[in-house]
Amino acid sequence: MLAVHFGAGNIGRGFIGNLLFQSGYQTVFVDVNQEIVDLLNEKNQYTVVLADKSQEELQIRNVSAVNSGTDPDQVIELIANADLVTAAVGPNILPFIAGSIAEGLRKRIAANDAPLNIIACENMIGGSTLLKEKVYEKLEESEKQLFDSRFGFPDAAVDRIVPNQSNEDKLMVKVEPFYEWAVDETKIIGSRPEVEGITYVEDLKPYIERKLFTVNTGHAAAAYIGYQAGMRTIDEAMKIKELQELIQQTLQETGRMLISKYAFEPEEHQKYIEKIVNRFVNPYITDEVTRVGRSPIRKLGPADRLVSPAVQYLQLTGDVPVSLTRVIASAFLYDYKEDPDAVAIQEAIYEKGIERAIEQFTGIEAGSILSETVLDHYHQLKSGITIK
Ligand SMILES: NC(=O)c1ccc[n+]([C@@H]2O[C@H](COP(=O)([O-])OP(=O)(O)OC[C@H]3O[C@@H](n4cnc5c(N)ncnc54)[C@H](O)[C@@H]3O)[C@@H](O)[C@H]2O)c1
Ligand SMILES: O=P(O)(O)OC[C@@H](O)[C@@H](O)[C@H](O)[C@H](O)CO
Repeated sequence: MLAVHFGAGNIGRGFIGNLLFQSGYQTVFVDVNQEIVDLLNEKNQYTVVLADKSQEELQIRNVSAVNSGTDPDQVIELIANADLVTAAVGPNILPFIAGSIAEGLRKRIAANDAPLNIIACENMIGGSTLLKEKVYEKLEESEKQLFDSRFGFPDAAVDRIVPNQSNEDKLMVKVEPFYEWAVDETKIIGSRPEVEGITYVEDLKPYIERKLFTVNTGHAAAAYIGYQAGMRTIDEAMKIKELQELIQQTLQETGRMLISKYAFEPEEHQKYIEKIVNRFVNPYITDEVTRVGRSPIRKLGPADRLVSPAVQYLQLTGDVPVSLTRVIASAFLYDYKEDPDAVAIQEAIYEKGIERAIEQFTGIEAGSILSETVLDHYHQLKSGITIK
């Protein structure tokens, strides 16, 4: 069985590649990083290390790689022959891989009538749906019906913390032992890809919202508030008692919203929160706040981990979310110079003021109660009232 996976980065090698190997696939990674591509082709294997007391090492074999920048034809050929296509490149990169996927699917249609599923494993709602839209932008109107009957783009929720790596062995990836991969089975075409670790679900929405608005909301809170307090890593940030409390309060807010929306069992959800907070304090993982806080424009978007739960909380409960708005404000203070999104936000604040910047990046209307609350937090945090 051949799997083609776009993005041989942290989650690609540390999670998807790991499960694909365990499920019997031969995996070809598609990436633009020539060094990683060369190493994968030289070794045809790499090591995944579990970040816990055991430090257990898993050998991931049957892997190779292609550089889509220099060898696009090979990528097209691979897609034409694949049994499964997956991606973990980041939401903003999905449009750039759509062209070769469209070409590959075209070539496949000409050669055989086997169905294929393409699963984007990004931290967003509707990642595969977005990829499908971008692929379909490359098609003629007349091709779409046949593509619909042959190719599935099931959305997914993936969860495993894989920090940036600094190992001497450039292919080695240190990962937390925990993982979860839920896939929308209603959008599968043909038979379900048999991958150990995938849970097929009929309704993905509760899974992806629970994951994004708990794991990623809590993570973003630790990153932005931690950055403001001068912390370098998430586990360092988590040592600040007030920050732990703020995360708890933030996750109580997202929890109240999720419980009310999806009728989750409150005790079960509280256990879920506790488990996640424990994952953030894992002493075997060094996860930089700048990785977790990366791309703040994306993270401040209306459908993402901060603004969407805040807006839904207000709509569902009628109360203003005090902690979520504080975390949103802290994202507007994230001024890490190496992050182009952070720089652009700071420039927008400088040019048009914080109130207009909030509206621009979050879609929260200036003058609304949410905007005013974020604004209050912003001024407090800026004047030095931090949690440290
Ligand atoms: N790291 C995590 O803990 C984690 C967990 C769950 C989900 N995710 C999601 O997975 C995605 C990837 O995150 P990551 O942490 O692995 O990032 P990463 O930067 O480590 O990996 C991304 C990879 O994509 C490659 N890439 C960039 N442009 C490309 C292109 N045009 N074609 C092919 N490959 C390209 C990069 O070279 C890199 O190897 C993101 O959407 C992220 O939100 C990450
Ligand atoms: O990947 P991002 O930038 O959307 O979010 C950063 C982290 O919160 C994220 O990568 C987590 O580590 C991951 O989602 C855990 O499953």
